[in-house]
Amino acid sequence: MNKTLVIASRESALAMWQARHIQSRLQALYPQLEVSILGMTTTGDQILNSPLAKIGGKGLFVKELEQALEEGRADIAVHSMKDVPMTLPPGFMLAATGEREDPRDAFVSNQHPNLEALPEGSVVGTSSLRRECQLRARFPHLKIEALRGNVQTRLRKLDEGQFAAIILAAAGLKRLELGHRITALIEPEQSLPAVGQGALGIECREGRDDLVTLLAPLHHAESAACVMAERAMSRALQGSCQVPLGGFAQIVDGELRLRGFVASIDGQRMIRDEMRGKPADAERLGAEMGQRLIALGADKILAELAM
Ligand SMILES: NCc1[nH]cc(CCC(=O)O)c1CC(=O)O
Repeated sequence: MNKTLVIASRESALAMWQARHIQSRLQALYPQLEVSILGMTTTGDQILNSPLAKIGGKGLFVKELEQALEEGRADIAVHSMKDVPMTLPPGFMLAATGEREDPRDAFVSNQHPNLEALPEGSVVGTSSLRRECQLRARFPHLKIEALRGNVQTRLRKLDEGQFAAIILAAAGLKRLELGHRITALIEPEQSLPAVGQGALGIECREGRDDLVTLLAPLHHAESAACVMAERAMSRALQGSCQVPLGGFAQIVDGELRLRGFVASIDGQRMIRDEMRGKPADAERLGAEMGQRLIALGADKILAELAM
């Protein structure tokens, strides 16, 4: 076994929390192993003034980390699965998927108890097309405005009064010990989470079966099956940040329940479906779900978005 292991991580507080979390779990499991963290800034962290959907999406947060793996400067990269593109570049693989944190979106406001209480014209901050279209569908009287930056930056913009409320992932807030800032949790029926939201993924170079073995105690099979189903669905839809799409799987009584939707940005048209199957069939189930959404008209919405 290697005597040292290097974790590549983005330098945002959330990414560093996640890397340290994996570091301390590995150190507890393998006291002989020296685990260090290589912090790095990604293109996605640098471009803060334009919406993610415009600048090219998820890959921007992982590319530099993959380069470090490629060049042997690091052994593993820890990611929020939400930020990992649906198809990894050739030569890379997921070594493990951690147990999922709360997958729900969180409503954060200093004045209002929940979305329902927001008066007409209130400005809600989010840069996620998925959150935006679901909000527009339920609350056409609200104004949605762009909100980017890391979790702390977003909270600061709320506190400065630029927004009546903002929507964030509950998982990020909880990990950063900012759970007390959550004003209300939004149930999946109201805001279906993003594919992979709340789950950590550990990436490595293909063929590093030694790392898969090393990381096996951190792998959570149920979370992995759920995230795999969601990702297969999104892949079938060629999902990215540019597409208003949600996917969320859970294991209920031993059965995998997958829900998904694709919507127009104004939230006027929303195509949704739900499937159940065996967790062992997660990937096939997800792919089938994607095809079903396409058959229900998602392809039309996707074609319009591409124009
Ligand atoms: N898009 C950035 C991002 N990537 C992962 C999380 C939250 C943590 C997670 O989902 O695991 C966030 C912040 C957010 O959406 O509020």
